[in-house]
Amino acid sequence: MLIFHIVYTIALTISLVLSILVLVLVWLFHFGGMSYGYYKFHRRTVSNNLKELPGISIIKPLTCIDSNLYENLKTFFNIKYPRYEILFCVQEHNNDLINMVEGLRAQYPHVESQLFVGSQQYSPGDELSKSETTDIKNPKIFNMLSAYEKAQYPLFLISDSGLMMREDTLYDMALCMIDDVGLVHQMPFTCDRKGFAGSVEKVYFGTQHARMYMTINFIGINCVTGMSCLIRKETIDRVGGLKAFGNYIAEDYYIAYEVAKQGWKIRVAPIPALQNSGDYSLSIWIERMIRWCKLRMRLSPLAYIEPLQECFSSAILAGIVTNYLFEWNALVVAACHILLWFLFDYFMLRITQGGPLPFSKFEFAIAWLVRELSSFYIYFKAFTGSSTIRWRGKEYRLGSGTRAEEVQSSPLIPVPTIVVETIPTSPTPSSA
Ligand SMILES: CCCCCCCC/C=C\CCCCCCCC(=O)N[C@@H](CO)[C@H](O)/C=C/CCCCCCCCCCCCC
Ligand SMILES: O=c1ccn([C@@H]2O[C@H](COP(=O)(O)OP(=O)(O)O[C@H]3OC[C@@H](O)[C@H](O)[C@H]3O)[C@@H](O)[C@H]2O)c(=O)[nH]1
Repeated sequence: MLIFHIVYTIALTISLVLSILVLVLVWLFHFGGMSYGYYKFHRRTVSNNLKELPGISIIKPLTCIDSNLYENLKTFFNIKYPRYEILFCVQEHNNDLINMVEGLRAQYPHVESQLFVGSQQYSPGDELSKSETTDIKNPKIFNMLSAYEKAQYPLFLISDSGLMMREDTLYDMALCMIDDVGLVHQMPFTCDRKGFAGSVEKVYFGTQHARMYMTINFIGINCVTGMSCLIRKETIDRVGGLKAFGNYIAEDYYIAYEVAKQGWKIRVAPIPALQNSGDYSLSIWIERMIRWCKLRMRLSPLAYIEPLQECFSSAILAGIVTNYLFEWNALVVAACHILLWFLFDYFMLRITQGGPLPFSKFEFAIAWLVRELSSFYIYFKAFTGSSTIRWRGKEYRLGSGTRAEEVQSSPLIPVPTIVVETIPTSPTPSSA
């Protein structure tokens, strides 16, 4: 009986201490994320040496057309930056996509650009199947290989297809690339898009995601999403190019890891990445979040306790702990916790947006509630689901560290790369 009492007391004490630690941490995440976001986002870096900025090769991996792609790609031709090239990578032969890119390139002949059509499904008997690139498992890396090899500038930007770019963003990112910095990344966020799904996505990327992304980056832990990353080319050349990261689906994590390992600093850009894909809905967002969560589970065991840093789970914890310690009413404490959290999230979103929100406070409240509740479904599906993920129509089995194997389909086989090049007909306009 005495033993039982001792064990019970020890277990209770440990649970209490851990619960208090979690509660302290979640509120520190709020303060950390909000302060760092406030300090970082939408702040102009002033510099007069625009002409001295290094040239940048922008790599755009593309797979298919969505209803906003044309407008999104167009924004890359209107960037104000003295020297840059755009390297379009079309994964599989897709005439409509190739024509779209070609049309844009013809419209902006003064912007340096190239088009690569570099990968195709495996065809048995193809002589090229013995190529050294057949062991590349990450399709995004595979898609970018030829462009990377042709990139002519000392910095390159990996920029996902769903992004639109403001005229001054590249300039702002380049200004962050000071002497000891090796990688500048944009925190994923969204454009103002119509409909409730657009609001939920904005609320997610601007609240819970922004809070954790900014806090983790503030404390210097590797947390880089590869959606929009400006990288010193020499750091990747040193390990043999992008193909060095081809075995992992979370190539972004490993690229940042490598840059940091070489002693370079990593910086968050002042403007968050503006995702503006035309294909968006609640189910697409949930599927993507489950995929990301599966990646994080294979990158860090801490991903398994992520549910604890959600509003409702920590509210329950706060209610139980304060009721046990001070006999406070658990429901009242939990309600206050939720209300305060909701207000903090609203301010975090305003900071990330850098201005007024495109929806009413009422819509924010509903989108926030949907996001909070769906997070448990996302964790549940990721934790209990299979080790496979679906990405752009293909299935991959994830091993440890997100090492990938494509399921039930052939490995990516290169076809002779088609390169279409434009030599600028007039000097690139300077934005000075
Ligand atoms: C009180 C509870 C403590 C909870 C600890 C929570 C750990 C949280 C882990 C991750 C949440 C951050 C999410 C940031 C967004 C990442 C988006 C993403 O999944 N991107 C992937 C696809 O592009 C990408 O491959 C992954 C990139 C980064 C993964 C980072 C994993 C390591 C995280 C370690 C966190 C330590 C936090 C310690 C806090 C004290
Ligand atoms: O088969 C593919 C899949 C994707 N891609 C490209 O990779 C980029 C990102 O793809 P999506 O938008 O589908 O996916 P996500 O936004 O979820 O990607 C994110 O998660 C996985 C990481 O590896 C990526 O770096 C990150 O951006 C796009 O530009 C897409 O065109 C390919 O080139 N081939």
